[in-house]
Amino acid sequence: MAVYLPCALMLLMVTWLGFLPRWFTPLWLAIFTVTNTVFYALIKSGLNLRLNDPSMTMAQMTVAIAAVAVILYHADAIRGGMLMLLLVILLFGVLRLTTVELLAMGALSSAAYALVIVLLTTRKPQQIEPSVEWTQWATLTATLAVMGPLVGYMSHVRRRLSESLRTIKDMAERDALTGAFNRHHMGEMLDREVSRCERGAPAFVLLIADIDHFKHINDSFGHLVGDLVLKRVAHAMREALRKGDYMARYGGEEFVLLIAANDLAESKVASERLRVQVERLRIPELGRHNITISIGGTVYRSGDTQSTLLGRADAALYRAKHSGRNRVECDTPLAE
Ligand SMILES: Nc1nc2c(ncn2[C@@H]2O[C@H](COP(=O)(O)OP(=O)(O)OP(=O)(O)O)[C@@H](O)[C@H]2O)c(=O)[nH]1
Repeated sequence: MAVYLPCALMLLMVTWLGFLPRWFTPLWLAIFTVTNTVFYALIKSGLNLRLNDPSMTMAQMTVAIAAVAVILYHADAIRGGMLMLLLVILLFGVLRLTTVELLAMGALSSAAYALVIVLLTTRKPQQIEPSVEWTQWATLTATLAVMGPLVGYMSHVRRRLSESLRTIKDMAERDALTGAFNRHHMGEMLDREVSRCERGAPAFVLLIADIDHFKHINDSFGHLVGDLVLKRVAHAMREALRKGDYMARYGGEEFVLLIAANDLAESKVASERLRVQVERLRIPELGRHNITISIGGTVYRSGDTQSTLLGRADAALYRAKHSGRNRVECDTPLAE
């Protein structure tokens, strides 16, 4: 909108001043609006995600170049000024395109203007001065050829910056070994969930899962194998979680999970699925040794804070460890 509105106003003014035929601008604006609505509908419906380039940048630029070529054909006395629109289109490439793609778009703009000149020379020879038009064409082509690599470089820097930002965000939020969210992120997430519940959102279940006898694994197989076990356990638990559930590495071999469930009975299925998924893990480096986890769980109650929730889940985990490990315990008896 921020782009189309100034262009639409400019076209209306140019038409009002008599440089474009009266019938032209309303028709042009209507066709351009319909075409852009098609792009908008594709994005809204998600159909664009099936395309090689979901942003459809090149397709949108191609349509815009064609639309400007139509203006150029009708613009007669002010054709030279209208050429600037082709430079504006090229600038849009900074959002996605590589230098090669930008040069291709520049070449397309140049070819479109050349076609307009050829058409005008054959159809309206009295209204154009070919030497002036071809001089303008050469200037446009040279400008596009210089701008292409410059815009391409800006696009490249922009891409690198967003990649770096993503990496920095990941490093700040994720545990480097397991890829799970880190303790700091968990604290923020838990505060957010508690606030949501205070505002009346459905309760959630908090689980602490702790690998059994992990010290023994480190001592028997070495820390590198211990690290591998942590990674495999985290991966197995992530696989067992549903969309919307959350997992963070709480400490050494402890993970906190937030499960979307209203009561402990409901979350028992999820907790058991986690426990069994880890029990089934086969890690060649451990030989016949099996990995198990113990889980302590609690459900949000009105007035809870981060520490009351973690405290109750920890107490339940303690009971799970002391009742033989490889089991799920919750802070209130579960309805069987
Ligand atoms: N390899 C590896 N070991 C870790 C890491 N973080 C913590 N540990 C080890 O995890 C072990 C935890 O041992 P404990 O707290 O005694 O617990 P445990 O042996 O699992 O016993 P239970 O929890 O009672 O079943 C310690 O030996 C830590 O050194 C890590 O990132 N990598």
